[in-house]
This record gives sequence, C-alpha cells and structure tokens, in this order.
Amino acid sequence: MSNAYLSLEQVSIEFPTPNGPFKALDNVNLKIDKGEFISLIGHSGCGKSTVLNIVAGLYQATQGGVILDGKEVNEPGPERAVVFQNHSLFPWLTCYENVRLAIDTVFKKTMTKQERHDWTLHNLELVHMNHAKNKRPAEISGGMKQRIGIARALAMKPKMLLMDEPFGALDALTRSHLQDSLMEIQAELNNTVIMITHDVDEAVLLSDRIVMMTNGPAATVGEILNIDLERPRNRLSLADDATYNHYRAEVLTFLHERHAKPEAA
Ligand SMILES: Nc1ncnc2c1ncn2[C@@H]1O[C@H](COP(=O)(O)OP(=O)(O)OP(=O)(O)O)[C@@H](O)[C@H]1O
Repeated sequence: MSNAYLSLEQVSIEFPTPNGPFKALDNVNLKIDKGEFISLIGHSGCGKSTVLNIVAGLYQATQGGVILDGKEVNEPGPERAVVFQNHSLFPWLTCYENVRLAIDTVFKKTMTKQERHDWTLHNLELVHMNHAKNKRPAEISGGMKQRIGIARALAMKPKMLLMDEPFGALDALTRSHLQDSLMEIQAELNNTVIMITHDVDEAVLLSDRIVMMTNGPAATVGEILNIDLERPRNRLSLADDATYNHYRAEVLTFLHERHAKPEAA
C-alpha cells in the first residue's frame, strides 16, 4: 500500500444514463502528500468535480478507491471539508453562526462552549471577517461570503480542504485578494488542498503541483506539473518571472494544443 497522505488508486466511475452507462473517469491515479496544494485543471466537463466528489465521499468510484491517511473513503466526513463556487451558507444565520454551527457539529464533545466561541472568532479573524460577524449572508458581498465559506471549512480542522472553483464567481480584483489571503492562510496552517480551477494564473500562483486532466469521456490524469517557485509568492514580481511564465505556458500548451477540445482544435 502507498504511504501518500491521500491516494486515488485506479479510480474509474460510470454514471447510469438513459443511453446506458457513461464512463466519466478511467483509471485516475494520484498521490498527494500532507501539506501539498494541488490544483486540478482541465476543460469543462472533463471530470474535475467528479474527482473532487469522489474524494469528498459524495460519489462512489465504480472501480478503485480513495485512501486518506490510511483509511478508505466511503462517505462524506468532516475531515474532508468542501468549499463550493456558490457559497453554501445558511441565509438565516449570521456569519458568526454559520461558522459556529460547523464548529459545534464537529467539536461539541472535545471543546468547551468558551473554546468553541473563541475558535469561531479566531477563524473569522483568519479570513479578515470579524467586522461582519453579526451580518447575514444577504448583507455581505460575494467575496465576503466566500471568505466565510473558507473560514467554516478551515474551522473544522479538516485533513483535506476540497475547493471547487472557490473564486470562480468573483470579479478579478476580489479574486486576487482572496488568492493572497488563501496563500497567507496556507503558509500558517499548511493544509492539504485540492482546488479545481479554470484559471491558469491562479493554478500556477497557488499550487505546489498542477494536475492536468485529459478530455472526457473516460478522462484521466494527463500530466502533472511541479511548480517550483519559492514561497511566499508575490503576483507582481512573478508577472515578469521567466520560470513563472514558463509554467503558465506549459499549462496553456497542454490545454490548447496537446489536449485541445476537439471542437476547438
Ligand atoms: N451524476 C451524474 N450523472 C451523469 N453524468 C454525470 C454526473 N455527474 C457528472 N456527469 C458527467 O461526467 C462528466 C464530468 O463532469 P464534471 O462535472 O466532473 O466535469 P468538470 O470537469 O467538473 O466540468 P466543469 O469544469 O464544467 O465544472 C460530464 O460529462 C458530466 O456530464
């Protein structure tokens, strides 16, 4: 057995459809070390969310499986926190209550009430959202909602943070602020992360490795690119950095030449 922290082993999945089974993923193999930040990139519909849903335990692989920290993943669990593109906060709860609810669910037996309160405030602080703790989701911006979603996920102290295009719905400026915050948080907490993105710059800026997927059906891991750039990373200085631009070009070439969508080729 492998000793990677997270291991996807020969994962394939078929979905039943009216026209017969549809094989979305075929023989996906991926090993991730503790503390690694991995981006999944690939054309729309190739199967990125399906990979994430299998790791989250929301989908069961038809063949193969997922092992996290020595245990097989068969169902969802708080040790794998998911952040979606469309923030899934409870609209009737305040920001504080949204984070607190997750903490109460996970740590009811192991933390006192005071500790859970302090931990809620700590996580709101981490994403710079203490000022809005008493506001409800409808009263804050999309970027702020995403910050609360991230705080809620981190507050559960998950083994894996799974992010499905977490900044996809945000404007470019808000997006870059959140990317910088995520890098700061990452430097402090060293989470193990899988993030789906369509944004090549985001993938290169944030990742230790970029996993590039082939087109579906029967998609799989095409190539994996190691991003050997020192941290902390600064977007402005990297804009002129030859290595950064080389990585960027590698991903673009994979997506638009080696694995161009048939209709775009
Ligand atoms: N529950 C399901 N039932 C049937 N087919 C599905 C199901 N979930 C996903 N698929 C199919 O599997 C393929 C992969 O879908 P998936 O959502 O994982 O792609 P993706 O790479 O995340 O796409 P996007 O970038 O557009 O979000 C698609 O062809 C999709 O139609």
